[in-house]
Amino acid sequence: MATAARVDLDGNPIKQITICMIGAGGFIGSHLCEKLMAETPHKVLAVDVYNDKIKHLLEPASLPWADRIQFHRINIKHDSRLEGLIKMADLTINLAAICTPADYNTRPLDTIYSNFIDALPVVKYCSENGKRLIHFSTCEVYGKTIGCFLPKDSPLRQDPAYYVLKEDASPCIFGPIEKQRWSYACAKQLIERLIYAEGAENGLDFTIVRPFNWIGPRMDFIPGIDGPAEGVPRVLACFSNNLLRSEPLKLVDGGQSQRTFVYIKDAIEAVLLMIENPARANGQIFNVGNPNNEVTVRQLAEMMTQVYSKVSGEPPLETPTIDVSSKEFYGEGYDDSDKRIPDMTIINRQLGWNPKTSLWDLLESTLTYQHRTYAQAIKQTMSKAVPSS
Ligand SMILES: NC(=O)c1ccc[n+]([C@@H]2O[C@H](COP(=O)([O-])OP(=O)(O)OC[C@H]3O[C@@H](n4cnc5c(N)ncnc54)[C@H](O)[C@@H]3O)[C@@H](O)[C@H]2O)c1
Ligand SMILES: O=C(O)[C@H]1O[C@H](OP(=O)(O)OP(=O)(O)OC[C@H]2O[C@@H](n3ccc(=O)[nH]c3=O)[C@H](O)[C@@H]2O)[C@H](O)[C@@H](O)[C@@H]1O
Repeated sequence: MATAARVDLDGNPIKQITICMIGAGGFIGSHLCEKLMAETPHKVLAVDVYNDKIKHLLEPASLPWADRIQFHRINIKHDSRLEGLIKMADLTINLAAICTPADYNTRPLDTIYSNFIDALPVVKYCSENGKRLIHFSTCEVYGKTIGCFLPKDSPLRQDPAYYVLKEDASPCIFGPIEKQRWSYACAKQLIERLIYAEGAENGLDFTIVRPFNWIGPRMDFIPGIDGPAEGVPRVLACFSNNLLRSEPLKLVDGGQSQRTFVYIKDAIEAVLLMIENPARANGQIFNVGNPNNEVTVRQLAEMMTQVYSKVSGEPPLETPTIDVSSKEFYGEGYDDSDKRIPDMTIINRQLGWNPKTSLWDLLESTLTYQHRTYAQAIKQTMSKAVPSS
C-alpha cells in the first residue's frame, strides 16, 4: 500500500513522480507496473502496442490505483504523441524492443531498428527536455566470455577473471557479422554508447540496466495459445510449452550453454531502487542478475521437468529431452553466449541490492502459474487436433 512515510536509501522522503514507461505491456513492464501500483504512490503513463499483460491493472475503473495508470496504445516508431508523454513525465523507462533470439538472425533488420533506431527519439526527447532516462539494455552486450577462447583444458577457464562479467571492465565480444545472432547485442551496445555520450556531452541523467535472464510468470507466450503456433519464445516459455504438451524439451546444440536465472520479482526490486534513488543510480550501468542460480540449459531442462511433475501431479516423461542443432532450431546465423555470471559489485555498492530466490523456488512458482494458466487450453487444442493418418 502507498504510504506517506516512504524514504529512499539515504533517509529522504520519496516524492510522487510520473513515469513514462515504454514497453509497459511486456513481461518486465507488466511486473513493474504491478509493483508501482501496489507499493508506491507513483503515476504511470503506460505506452505499448499491446496491453493484454496489464489488463488486470487497467480494469475495472474501481481499482484503487485507477487514477495513477493510463494506457497509451502507441507504436514508438511513428507517433508524434511520444514527445508529449515524455515531457509530461519526470522519468522515462524504455523497455520496448524485439528481444527473442529466434528473431535476431531471421529478422535482423527489425531487430536492429527496434533496438537502436527506434530508441533514438526516446533518448533525444529525454536529453532535450532535461528528463531522466532508465534504459533497458541486456547482458548480451558482453557477448562471449574471454575464457571460452582459451584451450578446453586450460585451468584459467576456472578463474573468475576469465568469465565474470563486469560493467566497467569486461570487453564486449561478438561473433562475425554473418552470425546475425549478434545484431541484437550490437544494436544494444550502440544505444548504450549513445546514451553514455548524451550524458557526457549534454548532461543527460541516465541509468542503463543489463538484465541477466529475468524469468517468471507472463514471460513471452505459449505457441498456439497466446502467440503464433510456429513462434519460438525464450527458453522458459519453450520448455513450459513442451512440458504442458508432454513432449520432450529440445536442447539446442546439446544444452551446454550456461545461464544464471533471476526471479522477476527480485529483479523488479532492483528497478524500484533505481527509480527511487536517482542520486545513486544516475550515470550508472547495472548488471541485474543472480550469480548463485547458474545452470547449463540441460540442467535447467532437468530441473523444470522435476518441478513441473511436482506442481502438475503428472509423472515426468520417460524421454525428457532431445537434442536439436541450432541450425535446425533457429536457422542460419545463430550463435550463443557461453556463460553469463554477473559481477554484483556496482549494484551492491550503489543500491545494496541482492537477489533472494533460488532457481528451484522461482521455477516452482512460475510453473505453478504456467500450469494454472495454460494446462486446460492446451488440453482443449490437443484434443481438437486431428491425428495424421
Ligand atoms: N526478460 C529479460 O530477461 C531481459 C533480458 C535482457 C534484456 N531485456 C530487455 O528488457 C526489455 C524488456 O524485455 P521483456 O522481457 O519485458 O520483453 P517483452 O517483449 O515482453 O516486452 C517488450 C514490450 O515492448 C513493446 N514494444 C516493442 N516495440 C514497440 C514499439 N515500437 N512501440 C511500442 N511498444 C513496443 C512490445 O509490445 C512488448 O510489450 C527489452 O529491452 C529487452 O531487450 C530483457
Ligand atoms: O534474458 C537475457 O538476459 C537475454 O538473453 C536472451 O538470450 P538467451 O539467454 O540466449 O535466450 P533464451 O531463449 O532464453 O535461451 C537460453 C538458452 O537456451 C537454449 N534453448 C532455448 C530454447 C529451447 O527450446 N531450447 C534451448 O536449448 C538457447 O540456445 C540458449 O542457449 C535474450 O536475448 C534476451 O531476452 C535477453 O537480452
